Amino acid sequence: MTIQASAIQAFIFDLDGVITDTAKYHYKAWKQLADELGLPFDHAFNEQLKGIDRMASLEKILSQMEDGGRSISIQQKEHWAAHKNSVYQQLIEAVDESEILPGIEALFHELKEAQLRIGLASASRNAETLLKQLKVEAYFDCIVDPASIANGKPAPDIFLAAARGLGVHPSSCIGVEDAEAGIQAIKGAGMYAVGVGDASILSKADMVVPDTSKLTLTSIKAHWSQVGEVKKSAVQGV
Ligand SMILES: O=P(O)(O)OC[C@H]1O[C@@H](O)[C@H](O)[C@@H](O)[C@@H]1O
Ligand SMILES: [Mg+2]
Repeated sequence: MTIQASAIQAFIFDLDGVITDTAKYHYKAWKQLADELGLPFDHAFNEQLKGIDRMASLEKILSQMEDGGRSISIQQKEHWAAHKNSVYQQLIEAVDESEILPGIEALFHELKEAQLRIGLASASRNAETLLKQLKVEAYFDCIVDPASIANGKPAPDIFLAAARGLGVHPSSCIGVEDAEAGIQAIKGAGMYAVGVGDASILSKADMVVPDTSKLTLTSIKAHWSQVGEVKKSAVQGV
């Protein structure tokens, strides 16, 4: 019996830190809020917030308070989350196509030429605005609205919704992420996970590239078919 890796039919991308380096603006905006609240915040702490939605990120920051943030009312939390978002929106106001990360637009072209579908699975409620500012919105066949998703990353829901929106089985999708929570979400959805960044942080990915300039359809296809070969030999006992 042989297992044939089904063909790749779609790519589903995260936005922040994959298509554009807005991860640095999220960091700055959270850092400003944490400083105002007198709570510690550094790059290592920020790593845990990547891929995580706005309110869950705030909860993690507030969990450093003496009472774990339990005394803070919902209204207060909403006020702080909105404050962080307005700082973030000022920081991204001037983002334009010059801030698309290296290799990303070339990859989009390659995918379109190969007639593969493209989806977006970003936790950010600012994602669509950014795609417009970057002038890449037209490449996308499906953009999942994160407000419609019950469970954020690391749950697989947003990647599964993107696959449904694209009409493609998850096993034929490649997910691309820069966050540990995002890689967990892709794997939980039963997709092939490509990590962008530090291989020790993204150790659960099927393949990791150090930066987006190394993301090409040819190299991803080569890794993907190796996984198919491994599955075949596991079944055949060779
Ligand atoms: O606050 P927004 O724009 O809705 O973004 C939510 C989250 O979106 C993710 O893409 C980012 O990695 C997180 O850092 C961010 O908190
Ligand atoms: Mg990201």
